[in-house]
Amino acid sequence: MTEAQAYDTDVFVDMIEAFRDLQATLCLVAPPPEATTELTATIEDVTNRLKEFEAPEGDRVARELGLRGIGHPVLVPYQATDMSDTGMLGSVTFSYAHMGSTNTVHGGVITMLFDDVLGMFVSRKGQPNSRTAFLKVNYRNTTPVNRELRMTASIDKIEGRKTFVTGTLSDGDIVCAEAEALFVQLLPGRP
Ligand SMILES: CCCCCCCC(=O)SCCNC(=O)CCNC(=O)[C@H](O)C(C)(C)COP(=O)(O)OP(=O)(O)OC[C@H]1O[C@@H](n2cnc3c(N)ncnc32)[C@H](O)[C@@H]1OP(=O)(O)O
Repeated sequence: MTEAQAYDTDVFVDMIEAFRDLQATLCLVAPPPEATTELTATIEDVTNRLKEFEAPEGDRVARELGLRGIGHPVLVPYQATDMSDTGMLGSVTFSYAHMGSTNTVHGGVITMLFDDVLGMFVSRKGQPNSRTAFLKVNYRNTTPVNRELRMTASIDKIEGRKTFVTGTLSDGDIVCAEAEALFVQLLPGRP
């Protein structure tokens, strides 16, 4: 983003937060058809208004905001509270938007979180410009929504372009899910 285009990104984060709230609320309601039709038109109006501000890659605010899912409407926002060269601690709270069955998190959302968290960690402390080659998730217990959970990530091994990494997601002493992944650094010139 050029200096001329720079602006208060907090304002953009506020909009993404409002959108997340919309997604979570959508999972909780049962509006009658008339209200649904009216609300659909309102959402379409907002989308059309936003389209007036479409920007080329590099100038898009969501990308500029970068890591930790905060500027992305679909990724799960999380906090990285402590990071060393080989380990990371963090926290995350899933919302109703991430629900699979009653008050528990959809398994695919947990995998998406691991991909994002482990990928961020590898790019910071492993090897930048790496892509997920594989990501295996073990679901040990159900994962609650609306509760602060703890995350860990650790780099176990680096071999050439390969970074092997593991992660956990816990609710207090209960391990909800564990992940192991391989990230491979792209060869020079590879898009
Ligand atoms: C800051 C950002 C945070 C967000 C992070 C989000 C991360 C993502 O979601 S990335 C998107 C999802 N992933 C993808 O789209 C990747 C698609 N796949 C690819 O691009 C390629 O297959 C890629 C880059 C992984 C590897 O390709 P390439 O660079 O040609 O590597 P290649 O030569 O085949 O293999 C290199 C080494 O890795 C190993 N390897 C590659 N893939 C795998 C695999 N799936 N399983 C095991 N080993 C593998 C190879 O065996 C080889 O090992 P060795 O050096 O010991 O012989």
